Amino acid sequence: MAVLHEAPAPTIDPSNPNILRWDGIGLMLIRDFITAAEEAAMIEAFHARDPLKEGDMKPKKRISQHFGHHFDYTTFGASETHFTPVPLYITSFLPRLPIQSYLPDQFTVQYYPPGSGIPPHVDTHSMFGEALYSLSFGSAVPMQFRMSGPNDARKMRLPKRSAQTDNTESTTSLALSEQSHKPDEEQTPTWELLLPARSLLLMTGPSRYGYTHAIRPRKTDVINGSTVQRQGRYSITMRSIRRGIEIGCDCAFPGVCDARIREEMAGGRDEVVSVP
Ligand SMILES: O=C(O)CCC(=O)C(=O)O
Ligand SMILES: [Fe+2]
Repeated sequence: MAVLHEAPAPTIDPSNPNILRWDGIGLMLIRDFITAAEEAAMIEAFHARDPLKEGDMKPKKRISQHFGHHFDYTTFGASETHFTPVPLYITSFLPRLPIQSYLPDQFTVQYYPPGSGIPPHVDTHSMFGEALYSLSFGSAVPMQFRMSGPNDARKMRLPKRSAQTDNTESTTSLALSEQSHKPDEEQTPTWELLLPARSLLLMTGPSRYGYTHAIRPRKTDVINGSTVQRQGRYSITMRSIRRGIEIGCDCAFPGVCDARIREEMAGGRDEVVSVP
């Protein structure tokens, strides 16, 4: 298991103690972003579409619901024809998002059964705008962050296993190999940030482009020094789809940038083609 380091100390917004910032890496957490009544309505709406079955309390697959523009697997862009209307419980809080200059138009609502998680990954750079949001509800969970390193870059260039657990993961993120959970001297420090229920996480800059994020699958978490049983958790991942000339990325983290990886692969193919 990766050795956990202490999370860097946040700056508390002088105008609102519920806003925590890690400006150096573009990370922000807003506690109590939604009310308990909004949270209850979201949980009800989720299970109106996907009723909880007995097995859904066991640590197995996440359940995902997608809203907004669908991802087109042929163009790797936003589908102009496939769209699932975004429910009111989402549109109603969009005016409260901290970045109003561009708003998300793709929403993935997920239910994590108790004990389940999501492997370390970097959400695709080229197809989604910089601001990446995650709204947590139902229960708190620690999210792990780690600055990507040479190992991650290498793993992202390995051929992908075809057995993806769901389509979302294969297209919206470059999942790292499971190996990245194993001890590795080369790895940069991993630290955890507790995402309380009803909080909004915003990743921009290095935390968006250069860090991997993950939720370890665990039965229990240590929260403020006490061991607590992991509960079912919900989240809404919100992204804005890049279109036309916005597609691409020139971030400072080429090792884990899908745009750079694609360029390298295209370059590699050209070389092979030109060899007689
Ligand atoms: O559940 C979360 O908070 C994060 C999910 C995530 O990282 C993703 O969908 O890419
Ligand atoms: Fe993600």
